[in-house]
Amino acid sequence: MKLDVVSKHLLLIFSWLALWRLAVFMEYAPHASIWFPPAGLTFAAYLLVGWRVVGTMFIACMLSTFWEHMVFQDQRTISELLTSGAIFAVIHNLIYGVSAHLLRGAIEQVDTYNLYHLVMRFMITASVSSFFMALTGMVLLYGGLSLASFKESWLGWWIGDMSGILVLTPLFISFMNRLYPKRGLLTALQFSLPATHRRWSYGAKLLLCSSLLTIVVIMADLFNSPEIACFVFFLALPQMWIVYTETPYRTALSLALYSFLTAALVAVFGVGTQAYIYQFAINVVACSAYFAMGVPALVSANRMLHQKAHIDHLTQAYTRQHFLTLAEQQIKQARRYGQATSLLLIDVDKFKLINDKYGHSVGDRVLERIAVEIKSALRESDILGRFGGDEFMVMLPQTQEDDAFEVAEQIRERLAGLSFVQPDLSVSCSFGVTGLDASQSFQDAFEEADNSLLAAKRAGRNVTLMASETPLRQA
Ligand SMILES: Nc1nc2c(ncn2[C@@H]2O[C@H](COP(=O)(O)OP(=O)(O)OP(=O)(O)O)[C@@H](O)[C@H]2O)c(=O)[nH]1
Repeated sequence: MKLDVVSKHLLLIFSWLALWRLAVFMEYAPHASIWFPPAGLTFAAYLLVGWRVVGTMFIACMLSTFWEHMVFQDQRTISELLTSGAIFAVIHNLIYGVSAHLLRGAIEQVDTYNLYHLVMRFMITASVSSFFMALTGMVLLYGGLSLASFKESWLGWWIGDMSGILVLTPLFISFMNRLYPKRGLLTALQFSLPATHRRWSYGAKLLLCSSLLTIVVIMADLFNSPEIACFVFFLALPQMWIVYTETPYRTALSLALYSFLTAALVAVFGVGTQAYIYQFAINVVACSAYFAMGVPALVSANRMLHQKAHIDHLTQAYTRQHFLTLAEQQIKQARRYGQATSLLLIDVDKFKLINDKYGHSVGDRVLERIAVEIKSALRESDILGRFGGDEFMVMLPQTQEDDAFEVAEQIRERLAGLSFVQPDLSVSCSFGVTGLDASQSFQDAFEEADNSLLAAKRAGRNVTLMASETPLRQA
């Protein structure tokens, strides 16, 4: 979204005040709300934009003090309001600005593997900074409070700010990232799981979570039972389901909705006596969800690595290492059931000349095409691997050497007949074929096939030779 600088700052002030009003609106008692969403916006703004927002956030804090005066109609004079507004603005911006600044570097460098590290730092920073905010706020703004009222209020302030930061910062960052695009930010979180995991729609999952939460709050209120209220901690389970099956953005959104609904229900039902349970639950569920986010991130990274380790990216044949693993398995199985197995080695003839004449990218396309052609001549159970460079290997289960020779010949003829975009480009390949007997290791068979392949090259190329008909190389 393209907005000029002034509009961006005005939007920030407006959003901050709207969130502040929302928090007041959802208070279950005067000055007591389950959470404080503006803290999350301040944190997100400092994380994403840095100290450039200090003036903007300062104005928002000052305005909220005056608005608070109008809402609660307290007895403060203009100068008292200016003083307390300024104190609030200074500590709010100083504490959250410095904390976000300390976390900024970690956010910029986040990737799948250090996500848990970022989550840990985020949780510690959010809890420590909100603790200092509550403490300094209580002392500097409400210094005249009795010890009893102090004790009563500081914990609610602390946990309320903490949940505002923990639950909402990621969501606000993803919203604000559109206004303040930061390259590389949160790219590690742009993974997704296969659609097979998503049997329920996102909306249905949200509906389930909200219904369960509503039932718990109503029941706890009906029976005036903090024990029933404790069931909200179990909502971590459906929330995990969302984490494991939806994108990080959707997780952040569902956490925000869950917290919003909790605060709204507590306000509507006036269950202030159980407020701490709900406050703690919001934080615990959010922290568990963030930690759990690491799991699908790692699963998705693992899948990518697995793919890289097993599949050659150019030809889509198996990599040499994975081919060897599959070949060993095949040999064991053939031994157990007394089955024949054969091995083909295929090497492109004079491939260097193709590279030299047409360039490496044409060479790459040729290798891709050769792999496709070989694959299409094979059965489902045959195993194609790229040995390296312009050399391929094929394991043919339940195939005698003579039959393997026929397969090799079919492939050889097919490859020799290929035509390419470049009219004068043609390829041919040489083949070494061997049948494995029961006592043979893969290495022995490979040596034999390689010997036949070399002999095929010496015989003029575009030739298939069987190991049983190839004289052994002199050492
Ligand atoms: N384009 C491309 N070239 C590759 C790749 N891997 C290896 N090569 C090239 O493939 C060529 C293989 O050449 P050699 O096997 O030594 O010999 P050749 O020219 O094929 O000749 P003969 O095997 O004796 O018929 C080398 O020039 C490598 O640089 C690749 O992934 N892409």
